[in-house]
Amino acid sequence: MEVGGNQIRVQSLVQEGKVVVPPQYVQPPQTRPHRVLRNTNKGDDVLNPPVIDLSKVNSLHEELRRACKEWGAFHLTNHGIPVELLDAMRNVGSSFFADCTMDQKLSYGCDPNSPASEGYGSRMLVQSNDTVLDWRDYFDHHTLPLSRRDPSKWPHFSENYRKVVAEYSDRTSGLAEKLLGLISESLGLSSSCIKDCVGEFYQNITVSYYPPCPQPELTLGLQSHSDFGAVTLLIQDDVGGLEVLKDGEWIFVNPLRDAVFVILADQTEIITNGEYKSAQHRAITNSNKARLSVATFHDPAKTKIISPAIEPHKYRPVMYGDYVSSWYTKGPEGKRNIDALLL
Ligand SMILES: O=C(O)CCC(=O)C(=O)O
Ligand SMILES: [Fe+2]
Repeated sequence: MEVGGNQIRVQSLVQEGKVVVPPQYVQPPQTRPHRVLRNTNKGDDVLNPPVIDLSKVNSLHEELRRACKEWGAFHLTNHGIPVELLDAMRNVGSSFFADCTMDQKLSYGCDPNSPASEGYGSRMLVQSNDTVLDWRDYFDHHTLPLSRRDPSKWPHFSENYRKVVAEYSDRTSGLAEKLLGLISESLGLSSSCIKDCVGEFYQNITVSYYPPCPQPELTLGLQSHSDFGAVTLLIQDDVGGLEVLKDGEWIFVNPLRDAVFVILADQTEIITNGEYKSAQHRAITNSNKARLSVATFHDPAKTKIISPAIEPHKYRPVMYGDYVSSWYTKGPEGKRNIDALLL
């Protein structure tokens, strides 16, 4: 789907009025979403990811421990980031995709030949030309450390875009650090244990835009994967489409406007020696409404060696940069990259 080095944006396919999904986006039968089975007819038994209230200090460690062991993901409320800032981040992201012309958007096009390059793109998780494409466009921002942050590379079309992204970056990195402290404590480790292993945060903020899809039963907005850094903080709009794999079943993550959805990523699984697992997740599409999510990734430096903080080690040590390169070369396919490090 690469034409002269340019990427096809999914949004332009939709604007052309396609009623049939091009073959490059059609998932093989085994990875297609089975939405009929999702959260239906189960009454009170509907399985939902836990909701953890950060202000409930008494039960926090126990709740975090359970959520991290059983899900690797949870909603977090009373996290200290004002809901106005969450809304502002969703709004500036949405205005870029919904209100800008394609030429304006393409003026921020990312480098299609370099994985995870900053800017507007549409095939972050897929490298080889035979991989099925995701029904998604995105804008990736490099936000931390400050030496990587260059707001002139971010959209300027809405007046407060750059200010909102910078403020959102600062607030989410503070929350991510606090959470890693609590997660360490919940395992009986010293409060700074996981953060010390990760080192200075390399933070990226990715706004994902999933246009309506004429055949949602054949596509995925984002294929099944676990995030490769330490911890991801995700917010979404009220459309919904994020799913988390739990005991072999895909569970729909209900959008909660003022909560942040926390996703443990692979380096936290390695550091906790598999006591806590990274969450396998994906995004599904729908035929009615465009959907927006904002994922904020907190990663180690590429030169950092990551190894378990608990003996006996169940994972081989890995240089983070090598882990990322292999992830991008092979593609995610669920959790096969981290599973390859198991001793
Ligand atoms: O859009 C979503 O809800 C998921 C995004 C995601 O998993 C990612 O960007 O890694
Ligand atoms: Fe993800």
